Amino acid sequence: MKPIQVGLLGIGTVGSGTFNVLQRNQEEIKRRAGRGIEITMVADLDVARAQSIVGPDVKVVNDARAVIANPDIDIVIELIGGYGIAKALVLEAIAAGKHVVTANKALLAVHGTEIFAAASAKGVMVAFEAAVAGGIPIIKALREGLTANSIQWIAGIINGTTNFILSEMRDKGLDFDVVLKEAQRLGYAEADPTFDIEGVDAAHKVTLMSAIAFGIPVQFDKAYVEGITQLGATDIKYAEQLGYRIKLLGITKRTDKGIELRVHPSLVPSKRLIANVEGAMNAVVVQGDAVGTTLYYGKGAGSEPTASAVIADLVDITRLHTADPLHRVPHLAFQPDAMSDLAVLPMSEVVTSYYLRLRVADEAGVLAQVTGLLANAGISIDAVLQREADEVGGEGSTQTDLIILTHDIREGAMNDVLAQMQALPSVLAPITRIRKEELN
Ligand SMILES: NC(=O)c1ccc[n+]([C@@H]2O[C@H](COP(=O)([O-])OP(=O)(O)OC[C@H]3O[C@@H](n4cnc5c(N)ncnc54)[C@H](O)[C@@H]3O)[C@@H](O)[C@H]2O)c1
Ligand SMILES: N[C@@H](CCO)C(=O)O
Ligand code: NA
Repeated sequence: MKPIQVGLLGIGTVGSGTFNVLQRNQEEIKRRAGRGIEITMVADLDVARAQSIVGPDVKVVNDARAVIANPDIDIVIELIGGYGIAKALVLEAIAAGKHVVTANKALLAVHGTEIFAAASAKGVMVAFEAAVAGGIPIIKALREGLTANSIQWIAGIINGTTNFILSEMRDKGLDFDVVLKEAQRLGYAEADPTFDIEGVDAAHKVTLMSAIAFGIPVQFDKAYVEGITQLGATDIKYAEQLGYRIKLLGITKRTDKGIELRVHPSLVPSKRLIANVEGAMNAVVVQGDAVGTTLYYGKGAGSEPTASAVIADLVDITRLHTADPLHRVPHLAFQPDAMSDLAVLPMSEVVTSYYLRLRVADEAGVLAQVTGLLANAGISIDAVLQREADEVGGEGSTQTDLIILTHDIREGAMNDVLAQMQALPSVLAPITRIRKEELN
């Protein structure tokens, strides 16, 4: 059988990795897919650079629409990124009856409902393994491997850039900006790195996992998003002393009231495997009612790791494109007419525990005032740590740090208590609040 022909839109970090791995492993991939898979046409704004990557035998153009219009091409890979031209091109490729593979989590988390509906109506597949945790086959695991389960929660380190920054800051005491530049140099960071450091990229990915896990529509606009820019070395250090690491986690959880969908820095017990995921590595923990806890670990970014996922999707499509669309795995794991309308909860309704750090006047009665406010609100305390004033402000200091770990409480109730604490005259600086997840 003739090879299936693939058109590639955008040959940057992930696109070049995809081309190279497909070439290098073509024989083995063919033995798996049942027929060859060839990228025969590429579009990139930088035609000369693209041509130098693919060599003279592959047609390179600067107009992506010429690739979509090519009747010989069955699958279009979108690796341009962003919501703008990428959205138009994906919808045009679907309308032209092409299957689509994309690594673009931003596009799918925001416009997924429209894109998946268009694909279903046209009978084509939109595959996106590379969009979540790069090379880790987490979409495959959630959609297929765990299909027997009622999924209870997912928690993941799903942004390599921020995990790399947190690891380097903790290990080597390097500055935030220096480490971010290195992540950009290594090809981990998004085109706009604020998407990484402000938690937006992780929120795109957890939004997609949430939809697949619970059979709800993709709802990025309902996600709570907090990044790592406010995190200080002090809290990383105190967390360690209490037996925790701070990680940027994407969390989604099924509760009696609805679905939690959130990204924020979290204290995680140091003894958990996921707390020891360092550098740009990703890891996702999934809790299913039948299987229990499962953990998926690997490279979530970079040229060839991400290409690995893109090509896995190409193989799936090559095997399935002649199948009746009803026999394919649904885009969001559940049949489109069997989706759930479970609501995504506002952050104020989320129940979790907390790390609080208060810079307070080093005088009698302060601890009692602070713990009294917590007791009045029914918030029980798990641990308290008070630094010696000398450690905080040098010898003779009149200030000290009070660190409190709480048990579970509704976020709205915690917000009320924090406002009361902040108003105490003995609390001298803005209170630091970091959520804490036991993940058991
Ligand atoms: N880099 C990673 O590790 C990684 C991992 C997972 C997912 N992703 C996602 O993969 C996608 C691509 O990321 P990347 O890192 O390869 O980006 P990149 O910037 O390295 O590559 C994008 C390419 O698209 C080309 N391009 C831009 N506009 C174009 C247009 N209108 N027509 C044709 N080509 C155009 C650019 O010239 C560039 O070569 C993004 O959606 C990103 O979020 C990246
Ligand atoms: N910018 C992303 C790339 C992978 O999606 C990261 O750092 O994880
Ligand atoms: Na993946």
